[in-house]
Amino acid sequence: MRRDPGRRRPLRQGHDSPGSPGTGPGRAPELLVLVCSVAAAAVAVAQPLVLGRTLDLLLHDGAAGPWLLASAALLVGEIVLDGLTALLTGRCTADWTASIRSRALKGLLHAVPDLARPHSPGDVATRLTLNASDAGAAPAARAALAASLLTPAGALVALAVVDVWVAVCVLTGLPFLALVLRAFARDTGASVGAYQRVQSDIASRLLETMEGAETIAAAGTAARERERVLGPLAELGTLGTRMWRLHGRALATGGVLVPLLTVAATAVGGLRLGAGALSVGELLAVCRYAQLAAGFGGAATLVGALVRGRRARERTATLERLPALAYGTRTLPPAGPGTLELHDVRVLREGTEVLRADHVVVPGGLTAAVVGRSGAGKSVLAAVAGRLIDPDQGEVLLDGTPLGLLTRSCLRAEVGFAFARPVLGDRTVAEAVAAGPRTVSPHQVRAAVRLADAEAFVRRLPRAYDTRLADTPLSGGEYQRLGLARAFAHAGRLLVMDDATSSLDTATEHAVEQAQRRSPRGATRLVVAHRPSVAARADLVIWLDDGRVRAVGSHRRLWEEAAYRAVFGACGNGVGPVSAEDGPGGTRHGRTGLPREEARP
Ligand SMILES: Nc1ncnc2c1ncn2[C@@H]1O[C@H](COP(=O)(O)OP(=O)(O)OP(=O)(O)O)[C@@H](O)[C@H]1O
Repeated sequence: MRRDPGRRRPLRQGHDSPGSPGTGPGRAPELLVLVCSVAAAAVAVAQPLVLGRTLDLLLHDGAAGPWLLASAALLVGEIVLDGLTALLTGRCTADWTASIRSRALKGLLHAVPDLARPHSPGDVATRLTLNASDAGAAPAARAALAASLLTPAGALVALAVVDVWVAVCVLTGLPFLALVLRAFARDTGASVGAYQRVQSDIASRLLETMEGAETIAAAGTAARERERVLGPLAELGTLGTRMWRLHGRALATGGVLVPLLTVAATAVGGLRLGAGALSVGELLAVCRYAQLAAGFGGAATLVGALVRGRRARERTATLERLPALAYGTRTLPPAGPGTLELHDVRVLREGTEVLRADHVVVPGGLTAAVVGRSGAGKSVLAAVAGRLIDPDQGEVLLDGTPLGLLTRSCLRAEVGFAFARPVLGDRTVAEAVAAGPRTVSPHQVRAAVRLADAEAFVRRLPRAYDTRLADTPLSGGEYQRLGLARAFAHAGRLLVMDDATSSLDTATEHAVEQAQRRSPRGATRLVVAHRPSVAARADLVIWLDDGRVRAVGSHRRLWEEAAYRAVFGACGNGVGPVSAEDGPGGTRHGRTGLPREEARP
């Protein structure tokens, strides 16, 4: 049965996902910073003029009272505006940081898991913490930089009003300062990008080390590991030194140019005073304006913050843009049996075909074991069957509907997953089992925990179902059983279990399976299995070999093939499937009259 490949849902960019938190806090916080900074700049520009006039009036016994008041008001205004600017800058930075972080996290969580995998946990942590806060600081820095450029411009205009010759003198020096700033922005950009990359590299190595702490301790490789984690530190140091050197060089150049300009302006002003063209107060104003016009240090720091923020934003945006799955608008008819079909399915990774399934059908309500050697493509098949990833070609149908046409909520409610290493979060046991696409009552939580054979150990926990998982050390098998309980609690018509019982002993695994079979909420099950006993109890087996579905059939029949037996390390002549476990699998096939078999030896 060929399907129209055009109906396959395309991937879409993560930042277009419905319900995304928008484009951030908008321009308002940045505008407020800009308005406040501009007002502070205006006050700074007005101050020398008013102070100069006040001084002149005081020197000549004029009525200086209102000017003194104006000077005091400007001083207070400057202090208030500076405080307000700092407050608004903090607010703007916090809002943007939170928004950037949340969008990056959303992009990451909605991404096709396979495509997000190249980002290691350390890399993601760096992007969501350091990079997000650097990126969040950029809008306020941009506003402050715009305002900080207004101050020299205003000062220059005021200078021209007071004395055009001093203005010309200052104007000749400004292009040099602009050139220094430009070179600083350009050179520092490359170093900042590399610095952030190395920071992320160190974080990745550190987290890998923490995850592998037991292996490292057992292998006695702590010293080597320490060297590996800190390896990029030398490069980080070099890049850091380079950035500080660039900053220092820019400030030093500005530090020479600014006093030179001020001295030159003062000298010209002095000459104009001698010529009677300027008063003493105007000379004071001219000197102050020359300093403001050459205001450089603040601008260099803001340029640095802006460059750092831009680079950091590129890094967080990478997470936002991770491709996500697009969902359809269809739902499944109620009470379908859960028949799963794979038609002409191909999955490619890095140009290599890692899964090829031409025609596989798992009839509703039955259990299919997926077996094959390590790397044969079992997890890829499980992911495709539950639409964690889309096949590059072909189609997967549940009760006749292509998975790609289903709404997200329908898909996640009808297809459940249980993994070898479930992630249950820092919740209580009850909350962890209840978390999922359906609303689950406490009664259903307990029923699911019983199904997963987890009730006995949950009852022994300090606060039973109310025990926080972070507060209690659980064994791998116990943790796995809680993952299973969660999957059972939310069971829809298809349950995909990818190595989900690998940490359980055989008896517990069997008990879980039996309990589930007795459960009134029957579902089709796709079970990635390594043990022959699981394959033997399954209704049918999907045998994968080197990324290809080699055969679909009963364990009993497949066991006749030496290559199949070799999957389980059994080299005998195929006298019987797996003696102790033989019964259930074999007889069940007889009862169901199963299903379409497809043997491709
Ligand atoms: N995202 C990916 N990028 C590149 N290769 C991948 C990716 N995902 C899977 N593969 C490759 O596909 C093949 C099948 O992987 P899969 O995880 O399905 O194997 P498996 O049968 O589940 O193995 P195991 O029993 O060891 O878990 C492997 O060779 C794996 O390297």
